[in-house]
Amino acid sequence: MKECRNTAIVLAAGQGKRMHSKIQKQFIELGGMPVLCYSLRCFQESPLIRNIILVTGEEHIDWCKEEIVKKYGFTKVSAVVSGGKERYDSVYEGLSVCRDTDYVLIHDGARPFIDNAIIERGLAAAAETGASVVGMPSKDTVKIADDEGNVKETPDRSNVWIVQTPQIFRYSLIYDAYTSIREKNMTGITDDAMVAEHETGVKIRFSEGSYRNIKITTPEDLAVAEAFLKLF
Ligand SMILES: Nc1ccn([C@@H]2O[C@H](COP(=O)(O)OP(=O)(O)OP(=O)(O)O)[C@@H](O)[C@H]2O)c(=O)n1
Ligand SMILES: C[C@](O)(CO)[C@H](O)COP(=O)(O)O
Repeated sequence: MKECRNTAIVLAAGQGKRMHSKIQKQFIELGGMPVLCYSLRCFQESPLIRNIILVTGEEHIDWCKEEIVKKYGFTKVSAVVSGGKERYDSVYEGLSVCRDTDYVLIHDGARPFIDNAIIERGLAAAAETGASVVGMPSKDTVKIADDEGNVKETPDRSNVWIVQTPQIFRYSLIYDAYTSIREKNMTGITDDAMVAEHETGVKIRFSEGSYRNIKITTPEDLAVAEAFLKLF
């Protein structure tokens, strides 16, 4: 069997402004352990992942090494590195310390309900073209607004996906794309697929995530997460 050389980059360097909490949302306790531990546990237990790079704020590096990595026995964590101002800066820091990686899975530490089936499907999709994003078909009708706040158009819902993480790429493809986009000082980059869309001609495959794979963003998401823990 071929040696597994896939790296997960778990992002935990955000400020969580929309959560309005004293501690960053990725460190808030959920069902007895910090939110961040759920995705780390999933990658730790997945046979498809060789190592994990944890990206966090400079001021949290030592705390994460002691209170997250050591305390919970996440032996696959090969580096804990400092992130940057924006999400894409943090991703670049993680990509910069990957070594001998085939596929990289970029995941929000604020999405606790990733599971191994999502990883399996995402990697299988990425193997087809070199790139995949996890997402789910939109349950709502989506409208595009004009600059005055009026409805401009309504895309056909059957083509609308709500995008999640992990977003999975052949390592060299996404590293080169990030290196190239950073030279252009672009703003408004909210996910990794956008970087690949701008900088490469790769076809990015959609892969089914789950409606449970939510991002903890605002306080009500924590209530939903607590409910999921009780129900599933
Ligand atoms: N500079 C940043 C910004 C975000 N993230 C991470 O990227 C994920 C998704 O981002 P988001 O939900 O936007 O987190 P925050 O930026 O922390 O939230 P907010 O926009 O409300 O401040 C989170 O796991 C967050 O920790 C990061 O590592 N570095
Ligand atoms: C990457 C992402 O989680 C996909 O939904 C999302 O785009 C992150 O965006 P945010 O603005 O940082 O919440």
